[in-house]
Amino acid sequence: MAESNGLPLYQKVGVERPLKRFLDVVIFFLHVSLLCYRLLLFRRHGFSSLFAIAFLCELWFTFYWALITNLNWSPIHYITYPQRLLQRVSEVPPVDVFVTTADPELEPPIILINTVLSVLAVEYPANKLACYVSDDGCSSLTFYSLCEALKFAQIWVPFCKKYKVQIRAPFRYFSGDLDSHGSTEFQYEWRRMKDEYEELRRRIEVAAAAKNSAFSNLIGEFPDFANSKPNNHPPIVKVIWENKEGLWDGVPHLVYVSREKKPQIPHHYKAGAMNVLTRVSGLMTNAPYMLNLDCDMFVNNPEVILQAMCLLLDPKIDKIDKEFAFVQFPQCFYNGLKDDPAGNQAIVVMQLAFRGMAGVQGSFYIGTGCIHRRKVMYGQSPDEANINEKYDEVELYKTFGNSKEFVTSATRTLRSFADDPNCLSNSIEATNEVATADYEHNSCWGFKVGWQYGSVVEDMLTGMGIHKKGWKSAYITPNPPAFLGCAPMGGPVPLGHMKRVMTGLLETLISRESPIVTALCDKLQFRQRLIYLWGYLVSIRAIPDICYATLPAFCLISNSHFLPKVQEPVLFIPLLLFVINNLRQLLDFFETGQSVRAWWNGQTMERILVMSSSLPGMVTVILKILGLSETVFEITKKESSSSSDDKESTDRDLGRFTFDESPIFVPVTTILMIQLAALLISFLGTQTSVQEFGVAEVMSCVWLILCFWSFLKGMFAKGSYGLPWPTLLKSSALTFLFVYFCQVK
Ligand SMILES: O=c1ccn([C@@H]2O[C@H](COP(=O)(O)OP(=O)(O)O[C@H]3O[C@H](CO)[C@@H](O)[C@H](O)[C@H]3O)[C@@H](O)[C@H]2O)c(=O)[nH]1
Ligand SMILES: [Mn+2]
Repeated sequence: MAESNGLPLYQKVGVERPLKRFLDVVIFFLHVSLLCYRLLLFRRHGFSSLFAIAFLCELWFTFYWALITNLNWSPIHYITYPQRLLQRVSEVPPVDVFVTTADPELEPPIILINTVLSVLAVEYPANKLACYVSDDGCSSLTFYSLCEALKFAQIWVPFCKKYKVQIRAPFRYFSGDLDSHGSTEFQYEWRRMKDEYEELRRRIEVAAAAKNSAFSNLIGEFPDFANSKPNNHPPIVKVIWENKEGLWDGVPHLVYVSREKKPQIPHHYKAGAMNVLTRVSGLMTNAPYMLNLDCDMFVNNPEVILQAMCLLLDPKIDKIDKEFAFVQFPQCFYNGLKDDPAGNQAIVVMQLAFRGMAGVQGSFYIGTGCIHRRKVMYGQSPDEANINEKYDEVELYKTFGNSKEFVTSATRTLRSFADDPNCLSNSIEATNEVATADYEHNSCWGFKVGWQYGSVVEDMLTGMGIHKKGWKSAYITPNPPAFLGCAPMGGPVPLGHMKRVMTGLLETLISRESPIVTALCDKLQFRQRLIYLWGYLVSIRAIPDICYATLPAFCLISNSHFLPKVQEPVLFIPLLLFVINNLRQLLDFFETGQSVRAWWNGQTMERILVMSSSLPGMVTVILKILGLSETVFEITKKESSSSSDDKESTDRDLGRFTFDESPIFVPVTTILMIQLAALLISFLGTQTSVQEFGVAEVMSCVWLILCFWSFLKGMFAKGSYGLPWPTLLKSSALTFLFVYFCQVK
């Protein structure tokens, strides 16, 4: 099917980076030299706990650097040719798109419907597309918003296709100015469309303000939502729109799903929602591909699905390549501020690290902006013969649960049969069954099939499960970016978000699924295993980072040294390491088109994020192990700049760090105070004997203080820009303890 005209649909290109490889190796050798220096010291001066701690931290840094070097060693990227695919429109396979939302307060419905509208208008035959929305909030407001959005979609979709609109999420499209070069007809329609969108937005706002009482008049379907609580309600599956005639230029199907919830049955957060969507769509459209989006990730490049199909449909270009299990797009943001002051746009990771992974077994699955092969999600491995395989019925029911209809549809998927379009409304009864809270009881959902349970970063776990079967995955970064999401600003939200990620990573690292535990029985490639290790070990990076950050302060206060003194030539090792390491990072930022300022923000924020979030993450996991609490998926708040009149905010304050009373700010504040105290004590000369001044230690302290500048400002600022008293008090107390401990020694 895919190799018509003999022209390939994609090309795999190696990225040459000789300078970086060289620097990576140099840095590694400097790390090793530092370790040798420590060992020599041990031999010469005997054991000292200070040196032992320094040695252990440096051993960790060396190991972690080896992991990073492995990750960056052989990056590749893919060039895709969607035009070639376009010539065969009739052949493209169906795709089911899943959008998840969970809370109308934290995730305002206007954001969700913008995502949905951008999906419905995507450049792909409408009769091959279906959009399923999972609403874990079971919110009538969300449902109402979707119904209203559908009316708007009927004019929006044709408009986008007629005028080849690039950004098909209306709030972003209309935040730009009207192109005055367009025809008068276009200008007229543009204004009409903008007015209609504003009207839609207004209606949703009114409904949101009206809440329950007045709202019930607005919507005939309200009875379904009456008395239902987000965590306690029956399943609701509603076909909001069905493209009955199968028009290729119409509006694709739109289905609302709110799975059943019962307080006593765990619902497994997003992974649970995805599995319900998989089953419901399996009964309705059963497309062989599934695209998965968070509610705030709209389609920014209308060709995305075609782009992905270039990789999914063309396995034969490189005979060694197995079929890709999934195609991941990067996570990019539309509200990113200049120079990324909050350090959360992850541009370097997305553009460089993920290409590194692509050069091994394939990129991680990051939960959004990813197209999966359905049969892979049903547990198939790359070498399983599909078409003629006999499937044992009893096994199938054990695996997929007790729905006869679903087992039939799953068997067709496993055998790679194409499904005929059927009438969506006919399957409502069966879909309600598979959306019940106890459907998965005694089945393999969440373990052998579907999105994996057991971690709040279900995406890493699920992607790793797929790689462990021996599948490869692809990663493409089209221009313009495929999808754009909403980045949380600097402050409690991104830190809380990171804490959840750290918790999830640590959970997996110490679970039975850990890539170390399964090393002998899975098909992860060796280098890919190291890449996963790199990913999971972030969750405990805070321990060596924090230990090492307190060493210079400890030395200044207790008048000792852990780095070579100025007159010792070996000082060049840590010095060189410091300089080259930063240069190397700077190169990454330049390569991705960013400024020196962005580098500075990136490296300081990375430190702050890791140190703040992984300690609370570890505490959460320990509590889970002790059985004292369960880990919880805390939903990240999305900013709703949904008005089409919102211009890009240039407000400087947006980039400023904000604080609240959360204990998450304590670690970094404490480390900062410790550095300040150490400098003060060493300059005041309150130690008993100042023999040789520790220049390297002082420099380290100063560097750390510069890194935590936003916290230093926070110590003196007021309101949300200032660190609150309780945090300052807690950190001061810890600092006193530390200073006391240093002097006792
Ligand atoms: O019980 C839940 C909780 C969350 N979600 C949805 O999950 C998505 C992601 O939640 P968000 O709070 O935005 O988390 P992020 O950290 O921004 O998400 C990243 O990290 C998650 C876990 O690693 C992945 O699942 C996401 O896809 C990935 O974008 C959102 O659409 C939510 O509506 C649900 O459907 N049900
Ligand atoms: Mn998100």
